[in-house]
Amino acid sequence: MALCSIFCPRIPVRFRPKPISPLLSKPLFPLSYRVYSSLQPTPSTKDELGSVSIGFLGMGIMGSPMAQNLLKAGCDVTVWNRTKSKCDPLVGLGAKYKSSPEEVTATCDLTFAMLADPESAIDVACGKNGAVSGISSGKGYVDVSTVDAASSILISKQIKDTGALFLEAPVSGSKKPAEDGQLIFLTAGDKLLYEKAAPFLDIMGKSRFYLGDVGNGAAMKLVVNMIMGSMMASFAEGILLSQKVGLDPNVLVEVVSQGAINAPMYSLKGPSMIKSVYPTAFPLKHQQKDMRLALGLAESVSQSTPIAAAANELYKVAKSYGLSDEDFSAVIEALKAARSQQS
Ligand SMILES: NC(=O)C1=CN([C@@H]2O[C@H](COP(=O)(O)OP(=O)(O)OC[C@H]3O[C@@H](n4cnc5c(N)ncnc54)[C@H](OP(=O)(O)O)[C@@H]3O)[C@@H](O)[C@H]2O)C=CC1
Ligand SMILES: O=CC(=O)O
Repeated sequence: MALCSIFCPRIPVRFRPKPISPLLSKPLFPLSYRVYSSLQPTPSTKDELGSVSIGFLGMGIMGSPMAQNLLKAGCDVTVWNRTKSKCDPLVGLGAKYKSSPEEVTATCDLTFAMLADPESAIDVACGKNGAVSGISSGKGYVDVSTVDAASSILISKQIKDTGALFLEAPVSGSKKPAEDGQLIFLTAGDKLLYEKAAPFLDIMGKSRFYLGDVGNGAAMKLVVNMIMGSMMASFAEGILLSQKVGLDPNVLVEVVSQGAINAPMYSLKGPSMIKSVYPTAFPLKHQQKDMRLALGLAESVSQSTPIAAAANELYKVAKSYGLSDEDFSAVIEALKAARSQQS
């Protein structure tokens, strides 16, 4: 396959017909492109989409449904994951498998990476047999993991030193939005790659923002998740306080859902929090990672963030209780433990 295919798609092109996902509730080729995208992106037809070989690194809670949506839309997808068995369902749906990030970027035109944290994102990109070793001029690397700006800049530099293009594109939206192709991409980096990647971002998401230089997407994502983490901690306090004064917390959730402070997160997670069950959509360890990174961002510009700092402590306590892999709504357990110590 010509290495330059994401920049000059051939017509007619290789395309393996696949069923269109019933999950995709929106047209694959919206007539008007979204935020900051006034240019007609290429590839722009279904055949052209199939002509670009897509790599996907990281088959976790988010990466797996994102790669699935690409596959179901007819894209040519090659997957890799540290734990190989997590690639099996994707291979069952028609994905190819390669045994290292290096092999993925060597064989694919455009590679997405969805890794846990800065350490894994750097290792998969820049480590031994990493993405940097296989990538070259004419290709693109889109890191959709949530990391800090410094890590993203480091990865960007190494990718760009090879002549390839780099885009950071962390996502807002959790497991269900990933499954439904409803993510929000917060992108920054090479504008040309943003334009070329747009049709694929639009398969996986409902909107995209282009924010300029690498680091801005990471920073936006951390600010959003800092707010989310504080909201969840405050909501947990409210549920427990309502119970303690004899109110029905289910009624609290209903009242909140009808007022100005309504957020989908409260109605979605409140009922299960009241039952003390935390089915994992966004792992608590990742929320605490994001609080930590957001506090680092605030520190770097001497911005005071006392609410987020207090919430972060709560997530740290929850982690120390073994709740890292539960949903981040399990942060309420840290408050319950504090309550039982007081009484
Ligand atoms: N879940 C959510 O709701 C959302 C998550 N995010 C962000 O997306 C990213 C992924 O989240 P999510 O899918 O939930 O996380 P998961 O924990 O489910 O998946 C993490 C992925 O990273 C891989 N990984 C971890 N450590 C390493 C390592 N040292 N080397 C190579 N691979 C590694 C895992 O591989 P393995 O399978 O082998 O462990 C797995 O593929 C995180 O940055 C998170 O903050 C963003 C928005 C929403
Ligand atoms: O990062 C988590 C999310 O829900 O967004």
